[in-house]
Amino acid sequence: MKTALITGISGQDGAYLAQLLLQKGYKVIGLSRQTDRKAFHRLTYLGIEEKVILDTCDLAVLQEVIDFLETHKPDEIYNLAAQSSVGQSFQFPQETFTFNTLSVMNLLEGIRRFDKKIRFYQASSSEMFGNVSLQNLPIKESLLFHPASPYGISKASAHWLAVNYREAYGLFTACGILFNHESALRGENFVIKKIINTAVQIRNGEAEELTVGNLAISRDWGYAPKYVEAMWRMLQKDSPSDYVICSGQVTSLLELLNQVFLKLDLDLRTHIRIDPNLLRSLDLAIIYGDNAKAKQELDWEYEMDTLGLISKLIEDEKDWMNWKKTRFE
Ligand SMILES: C[C@H]1O[C@H](OP(=O)(O)OP(=O)(O)OC[C@H]2O[C@@H](n3cnc4c(=O)[nH]c(N)nc43)[C@H](O)[C@@H]2O)[C@@H](O)[C@@H](O)C1=O
Repeated sequence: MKTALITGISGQDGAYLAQLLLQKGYKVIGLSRQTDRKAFHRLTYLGIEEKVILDTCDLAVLQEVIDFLETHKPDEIYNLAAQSSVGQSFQFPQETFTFNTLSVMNLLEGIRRFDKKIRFYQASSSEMFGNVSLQNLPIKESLLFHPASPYGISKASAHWLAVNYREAYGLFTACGILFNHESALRGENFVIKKIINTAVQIRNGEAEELTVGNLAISRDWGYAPKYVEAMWRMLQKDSPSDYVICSGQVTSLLELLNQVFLKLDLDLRTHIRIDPNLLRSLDLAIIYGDNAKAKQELDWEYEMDTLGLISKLIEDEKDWMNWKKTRFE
């Protein structure tokens, strides 16, 4: 039985990845900064809270990381822990940069000192590319990084740390460069989750208004449970590499918003308000990726189109909201 360590297990990707690895017969150790059981409600929702072993460790302290590795002896580490909000990274640049880089440094250094055979997955991000000129779209793995946020800069630094430990010490490190990926388990401050959750509430007569920021952006949106499968596939290869994980499709936020309201039979104009506080100091106008390398080398499939994604997200959100009501109210 293989042992996998997931950092950031309380988040969207951590929960779906834990579910996948348990299905594959792994022993799953979850590491989180959170100690309150309520923080693990995503695991409870998926019915796996009792099946994973939860433990705490301060990733900012190297000795704690080494002790943690000695205790649990993982075969694979999936590093998903991060300050993951781009918007908040403008408000908290030091915290974002320090945690998102130091935690990766300590995990890599911990592996190098304790057991170089441990395989390491790093959650890299499309935010590392920043604002891309139209001739560089769709984005491939080889495109130069030019991040446009403290978050993007922290992820680019962490990415290069993982590559450096691969090249300098022969560690098995693989980086998944994930574009926006959504689900009902997404944090409530991310835009798609917020739109769908609020729209369903408006439909149920439980909310009146949806506030949003910059609608003049276009992104490559995908379905999170499919993306975590690519993470696992990266660590099963004979040799490590980095992969863009995306849908390959591009949709503007305004179009997506219109489709959600249309599907729920709601009039967008009577419920929407633009809040200038939600605008960022710098935003990405349009980015989308090319997933050919992942499809070819990882045998990874992604078939969902944006309309299919929206329908699935609405359906999942209703289920999630019902579950939360029965549990917490
Ligand atoms: C790949 C990348 O994906 C995610 O980062 P993100 O793209 O910043 O995601 P988001 O949902 O916060 O924003 C998407 C876009 O939507 C615009 N937008 C408009 N109105 C609102 C609004 O009301 N809230 C938010 N949050 N955004 C809004 C906002 O300005 C931005 O242009 C993370 O997983 C990150 O960890 C990651 O790696």
